[in-house]
Amino acid sequence: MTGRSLGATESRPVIALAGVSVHRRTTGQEIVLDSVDWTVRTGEHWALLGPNGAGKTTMLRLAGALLHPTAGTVDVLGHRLGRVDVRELRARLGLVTAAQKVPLDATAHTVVLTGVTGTVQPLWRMYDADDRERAHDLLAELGCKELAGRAFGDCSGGQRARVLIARALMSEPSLLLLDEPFNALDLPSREDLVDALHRLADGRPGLSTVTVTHHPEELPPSTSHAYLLKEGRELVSGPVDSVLTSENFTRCFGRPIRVEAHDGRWYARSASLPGAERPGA
Ligand SMILES: Nc1ncnc2c1ncn2[C@@H]1O[C@H](COP(=O)(O)OP(=O)(O)OP(=O)(O)O)[C@@H](O)[C@H]1O
Repeated sequence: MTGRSLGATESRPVIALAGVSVHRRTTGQEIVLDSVDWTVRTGEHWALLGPNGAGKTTMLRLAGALLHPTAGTVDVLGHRLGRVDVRELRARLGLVTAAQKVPLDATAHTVVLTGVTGTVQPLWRMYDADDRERAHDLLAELGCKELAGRAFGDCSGGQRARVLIARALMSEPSLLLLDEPFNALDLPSREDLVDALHRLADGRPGLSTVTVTHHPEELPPSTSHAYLLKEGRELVSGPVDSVLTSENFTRCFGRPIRVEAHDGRWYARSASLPGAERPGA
């Protein structure tokens, strides 16, 4: 794979944003991100949270080498954006977004295979027996090996999310970026995906992940760090339990919110609801 020529960067941070600002392209004036600093290291699993429009997807796009900052520096896998071939860099990242185009008539196994080439359509001559076997293994790892022969278009939302994550893992990335992977999932599908992400983190110590989400309930227990964004600025970031607190969520969302941790998961609700103020409620 061409991306491997970039060389090993394991000892460095996998993402480093320093003084990063992004201005809105339309006017050049409006600030989408304002002097953001952020470091993600090997084996860390980050959650990016904040209100609509806070800049979460923009931060993920910087980390995915899809966007350059207006000011500041962005290093991904030890390579500075602006000084590296971003196509090579992107080939070493796993990125899953709702904007990804996927042929609905392709089987789940074929969709995973296309992760080798990073293409929408399969390039059959580029895949060997090992790739085919790996695609099956990854579907199994994501808990959906029975979907191998099913058309992607016939998979449920939760199944599609897991197939796309398996696809992203085909290039053996050391960094997996997930933009709202839980969007519109029902409760069992959400829990299956939480389980799958937890197992993934557990079984791959060299993998770092960043997940953009609106709901702390969606975070697997493997989440190690969180970053709360508000109006393009860092409100607070760091180890997950120091960030996912009632005080920080109340400040971030501008209304009383109660956050509780149970059995390694996090739950948020309006603190003005009946019973929310009950001790231990
Ligand atoms: N390319 C662009 N051109 C103009 N405005 C943009 C562009 N990208 C993002 N924005 C604006 O920047 C702000 C941050 O957008 P972003 O998608 O990063 O926020 P978000 O926190 O992911 O929001 P949401 O939770 O709604 O998905 C928004 O006001 C958005 O409209």
